[in-house]
Amino acid sequence: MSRIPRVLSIAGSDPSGGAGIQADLKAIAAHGGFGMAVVTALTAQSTRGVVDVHVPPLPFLDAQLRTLSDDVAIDAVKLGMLASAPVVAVVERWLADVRPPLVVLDPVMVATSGDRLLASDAEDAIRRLCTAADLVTPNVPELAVLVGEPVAATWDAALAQARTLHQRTGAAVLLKGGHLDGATCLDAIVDADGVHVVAGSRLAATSTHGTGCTLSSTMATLAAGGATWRAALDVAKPWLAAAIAAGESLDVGAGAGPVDHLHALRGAMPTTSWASDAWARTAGVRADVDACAFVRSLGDGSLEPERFRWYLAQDAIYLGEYARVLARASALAPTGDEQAFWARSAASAIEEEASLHRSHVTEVPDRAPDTRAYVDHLQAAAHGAYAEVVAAVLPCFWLYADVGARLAALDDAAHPFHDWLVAYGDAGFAEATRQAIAIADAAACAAGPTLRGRMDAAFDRSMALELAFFEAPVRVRLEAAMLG
Ligand SMILES: Nc1ncnc2c1ncn2[C@@H]1O[C@H](COP(=O)(O)OP(=O)(O)OP(=O)(O)O)[C@@H](O)[C@H]1O
Ligand SMILES: Cc1ncc(CO)c(N)n1
Repeated sequence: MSRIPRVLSIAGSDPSGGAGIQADLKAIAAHGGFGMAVVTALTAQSTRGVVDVHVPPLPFLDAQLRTLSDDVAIDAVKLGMLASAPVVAVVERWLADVRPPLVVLDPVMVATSGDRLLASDAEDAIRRLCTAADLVTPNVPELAVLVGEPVAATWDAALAQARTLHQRTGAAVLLKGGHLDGATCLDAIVDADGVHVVAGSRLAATSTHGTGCTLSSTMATLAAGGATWRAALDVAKPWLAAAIAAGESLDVGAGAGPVDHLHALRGAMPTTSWASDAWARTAGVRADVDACAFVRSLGDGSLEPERFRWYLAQDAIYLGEYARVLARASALAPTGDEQAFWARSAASAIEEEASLHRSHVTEVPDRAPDTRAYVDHLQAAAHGAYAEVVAAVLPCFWLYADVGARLAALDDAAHPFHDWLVAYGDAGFAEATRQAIAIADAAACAAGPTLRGRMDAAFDRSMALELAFFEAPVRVRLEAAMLG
């Protein structure tokens, strides 16, 4: 007798891996379940949208379902993209025959990209299918279709529609607030016991492809493990928020990217990459950087201009010294390619990045303590071996490219810090960061355990000093002399 929940996803395939059965299998595994999948439809899809849909012959869907349930005891079923009324009918008949103990219905109608995933004449069939589900997980537009009312513009209006859906179908409803506006992003369970709201921050993130699929299969797995819908949502909602935040670093596709379903396991995975280990080890520091007042207010434009100028003045001092350390990496590099890479990076630190400062900074101030500490650390590393120098400068690439990619989503031509956001959200900077990571990994491969330990320490200290550098402009008392 296994206590590992056996969870079946009956859904469409998304080759990009962010939504559909691919997302479901990852989310089920991430929550300790054993995932299985029956494919209703194949989509030609990427993070940019859905290009085509192919629905295999219905007898084949029926064969997939019955072959599986003749053999395997299923603890929970999650229903996703069902494509058409005839597909719904096959699934409905199978549910009536097999009667799985838990059924979660994600009434997928339209993809994140806006493409239709359900024929318009199949809406009645989905409404009927709700009565066979234990939990239905509509987003706000899907809920409107299910209750036959206009799309709710407020949370309260959506809650009223969720109550209607629960009363009409008997199913518990997980109302998802992703499509509403506001600084918070609410979800709620609406059932016979009333309303249970789970709040979270609305993340300024582009990695939201497949969040609905991921949430519904997570709910099915947690419930199959014994949780109530309320307890399951209490766990699933913050887990999904962390998966969205971690998804920003995945670098999958140019559209709405996927969440990182396995984010919570990254630190425990075997890897052969020194850089991946270093990155995972410093996840806490990175979360603090994202959450710090300076980065948040830089993103939403509310940062006081004097504090931005103070930061840039300190950064100009930092960049001048950082460029010398990059030049040291160039001097020590074992190959011509690496020598050229660091020399180019040194030149661009001096020229391109300093030009940002010329446009904002009028006076050269004193070194602040956090600037001094970071520069001292880099200079000390510059006396060490090549691998140590590389490890010490890597956070300056990686953390800025990472934060920059997230902040770029908030940018427009009128943003008060537009030129800064453009510089660090730039594809060329992301490419340079990839090269620096690859060089660090190669250097770590060639290093013995002692030098690797020094690389770890150099990287971790640079990450901690990056955080302090980001916190300093908001903490500092601005003196008239510093304002420039
Ligand atoms: N920007 C965001 N920040 C935090 N959570 C979010 C954000 N966008 C969506 N979510 C969460 O993701 C889940 C899915 O919500 P949403 O309302 O977007 O469903 P959906 O439209 O079915 O998803 P999908 O994008 O996969 O089609 C909910 O838990 C919601 O709260
Ligand atoms: C296959 C599939 N199912 C569901 C969604 C909804 O996000 C999607 N984009 N693709």
